Amino acid sequence: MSAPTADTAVLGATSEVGPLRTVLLHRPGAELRRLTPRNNDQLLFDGVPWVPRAQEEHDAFAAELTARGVEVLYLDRLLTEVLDTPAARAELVAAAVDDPRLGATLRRTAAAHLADLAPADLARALVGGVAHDELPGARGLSWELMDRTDFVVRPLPNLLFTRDSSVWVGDEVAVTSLAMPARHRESTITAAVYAHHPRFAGAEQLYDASLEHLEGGDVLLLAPGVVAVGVGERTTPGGAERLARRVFARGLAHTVLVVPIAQQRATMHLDTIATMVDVDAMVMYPAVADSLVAWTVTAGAGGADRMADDGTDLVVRGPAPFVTAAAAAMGIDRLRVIDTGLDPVTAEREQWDDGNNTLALAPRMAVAYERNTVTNAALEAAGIEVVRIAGSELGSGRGGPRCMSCPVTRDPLPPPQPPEA
Ligand SMILES: NC(=[NH2+])NCCC[C@H](N)C(=O)O
Repeated sequence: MSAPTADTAVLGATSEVGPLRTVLLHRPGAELRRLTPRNNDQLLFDGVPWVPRAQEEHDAFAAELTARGVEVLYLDRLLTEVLDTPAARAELVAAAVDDPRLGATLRRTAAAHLADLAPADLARALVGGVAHDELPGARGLSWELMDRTDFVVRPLPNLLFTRDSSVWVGDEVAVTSLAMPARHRESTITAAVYAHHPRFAGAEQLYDASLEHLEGGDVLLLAPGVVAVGVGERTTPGGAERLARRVFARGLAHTVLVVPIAQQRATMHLDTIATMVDVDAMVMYPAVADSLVAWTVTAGAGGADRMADDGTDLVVRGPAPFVTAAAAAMGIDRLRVIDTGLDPVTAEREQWDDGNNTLALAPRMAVAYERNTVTNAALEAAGIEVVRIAGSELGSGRGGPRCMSCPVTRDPLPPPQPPEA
């Protein structure tokens, strides 16, 4: 069988490490220019990035992917293309002004302004936001009383982290329900793109933004049929439970491992502490490697077809050490945790800078930030090819190569080889 071409490739992924064919990225743009020392905390950035350099870094990241045969889709282009569709325009304009800060007059004026824009300009406004002084026309009391530095439509600087606003599980896509107010509107964009763009025609949606909080950074496809879901600052236990029922009902997985993580910024998602770099290996923040646990969730005796969103047919076992529970679910003897051998201070610094947040391009090949020199050396010593990218500016949003990418198509993994005699 010949390798699928981009146009004929099936959509979806069943692992974290199957050869990457198509990936969704967002090149950062005007929305990053909106960040100031006054608003960066609320907008979930730890600094004020130098935008042209961030774009250079992002272009270099994309170039490493295309050089290895990965098709890069850009979210803002897909967005512009769907804005030709009246239904998509209407949904996105309505979502942009659906904000309790806006009075009725301002909401009406803002909606009329957006509705008049050509697709590319509308896409820019939806992503980059509309500042107080950028809105023409009658604007009403809430506009008059609004801080001059505030936004009528808030910008979406975290759209850069395409991992979080949607995630493919098998051949279905979960549009996620983002926990932080600064990110809520991102999933209106991914929902519209998946629903209306011809590239995704026929793709089933597994999840939607109205449901319990669930972010893609917490969802790891450990192996075909095995999904790990981190529960902490972003994804709630309810979100993990809902996803479990849905993947079982649709035959997309047989086991969901629910993994509690510390509710704090440094570990906002499961992928900030551990990512897959081979079919049976993860790079993991040493400080949690021994303490991480998992609850193993499977479908009850009633079988998957009896599963409904409100059904009770889940079997929950645990907690057990994460590596043990993961190996059992994956059907392997041992999940290898690459020992980064770091002293605690270096480990903490490199975890903060997304050293554990790698994007696998294939088994034993992963993209990583170059700055995490000690973690990267440990990966190489363990036989992982490291594709290094710069991230001094990109990293100020606290996200690494995995956060900045949403795999749309990965090749399936070959079935496991029987052990050598
Ligand atoms: N999958 C991830 N780790 N994403 C990182 C997202 C970073 C983003 N600034 C946030 O706080 O939400």
